[in-house]
Amino acid sequence: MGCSKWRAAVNFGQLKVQSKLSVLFTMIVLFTYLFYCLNGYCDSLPRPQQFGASPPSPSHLTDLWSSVAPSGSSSSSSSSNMSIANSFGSKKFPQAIIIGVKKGGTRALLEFLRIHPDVRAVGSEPHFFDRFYDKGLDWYRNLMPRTLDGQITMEKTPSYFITKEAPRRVFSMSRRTKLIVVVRDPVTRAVSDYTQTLTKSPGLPSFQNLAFRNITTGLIDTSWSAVRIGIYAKHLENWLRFFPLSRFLFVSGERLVSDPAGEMGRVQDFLGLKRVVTDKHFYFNQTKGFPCLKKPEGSSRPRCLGKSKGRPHPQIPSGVLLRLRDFYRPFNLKFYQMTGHNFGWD
Ligand SMILES: Nc1ncnc2c1ncn2[C@@H]1O[C@H](COP(=O)(O)OS(=O)(=O)O)[C@@H](OP(=O)(O)O)[C@H]1O
Repeated sequence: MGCSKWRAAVNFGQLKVQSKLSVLFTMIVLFTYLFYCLNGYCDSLPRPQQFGASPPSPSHLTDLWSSVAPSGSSSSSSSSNMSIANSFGSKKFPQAIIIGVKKGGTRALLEFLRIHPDVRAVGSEPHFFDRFYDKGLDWYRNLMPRTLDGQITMEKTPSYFITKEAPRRVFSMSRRTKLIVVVRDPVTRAVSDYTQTLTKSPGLPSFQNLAFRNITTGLIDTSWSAVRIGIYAKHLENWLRFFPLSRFLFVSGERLVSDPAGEMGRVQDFLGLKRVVTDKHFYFNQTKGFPCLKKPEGSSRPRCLGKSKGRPHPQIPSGVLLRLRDFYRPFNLKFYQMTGHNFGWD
C-alpha cells in the first residue's frame, strides 16, 4: 500500500515535469515562429537569385533609390513596420501595369506612385508576361505585395510593351487591367538604351555602327533592339488588338522630368486615386539634374533615383541623330494619331 502510494507520487511528479516540458517546448516553437514572422519570413514571396534572367528578388530594391542626405539613420524600424504591414490584406493580381517603354522613365513613375498610400507595388520587375509565363498565374500573384480593400496592386516590366504574346496573356488574366506606357523621344530613348548596354559591355561598337545597316546610304538597322523599341506605333497596334484605347494611359517621359507633379496628377486620375502625390513631394536636385522626392513625413530621407537612372549619354554625331529622327518621324506621327496626343518629338 505504502509502496503503491510512493509509486503514484513519482508518476505524478513525472507527469508534472512532462507537462512543464511540453509547455516550454510549445512556447519555444511559438516564439521562434513569431520571431520569423516579424522579420518578414512568413510572407511566401519567392526569393530567387538574379535580376534580369531570374524572377525578382527584394534585394534589387536596394539600388533603386540613392539617398541624397548623409546616411546613417537606421531603417530597421521601418523594415519591421513593413513586415507587420506585409501580414495584412491579401495578394491580388495587379489592376494596373506599367508595360513600357524601356528607358522611358518607368522606374521614376513607379517610385513616385509608391508614395501613394493606396498603391502597393512589386519593387523589382516580375517579367511574368514575357519570361516566366510558364510559372503560372498563382506564381505571379504570389509575387505581389498584400493589399487592403481600396488599395491598388501594381508592377512594372517595360519589356511587356514589345512582347508579342504579352497583350493576349495580360488580357487572359484580366481584360480590365489598366495599362500605363511611359514614352520618351525614341531618339533619346535609343541613346539611353545604348548607354545602358555600353555600361555593361564597354567594348561595344559605336552607336552609329549599330544603328545603321549601311552607314553610307543611311539605312537604319531596325533589327537592333535600341532602334526597334522606339517604333511605338507598331507595338501599340499589337496591344490594341486586345485592349481598347481607354485602357491605356500614355505618360510623357519628358514631362515626368519637367513637371512630375502634373504628370502624376494624370496618372492618379487614370487609376481612380485621390491626388495625394503633388508638387509638395518633389524638388529639383541640381546635382542629379532630375526631380527627386522630398523627405516623406515622419520617415526616411530625401531621395533621388539611383546612379543608373539619369546617366550622362555619350556624344553622338548630330548627323546620325538627324537621320534617326527622320526615320522615326512617320512612326511618331502615326503614334500621335493613334493615341490622340502630340508628344512633340518632331
Ligand atoms: N526623377 C528621375 N530621376 C532619374 N531618372 C529619371 C527621372 N525621371 C525620368 N528619368 C529617366 O528615366 C530613365 C530610365 O528609364 P527607366 O526607369 O524606364 O529605365 S529601365 O527601362 O527601367 O531600365 C533615365 O534615362 P537616362 O537619363 O538615360 O539614364 C532618365 O532619363
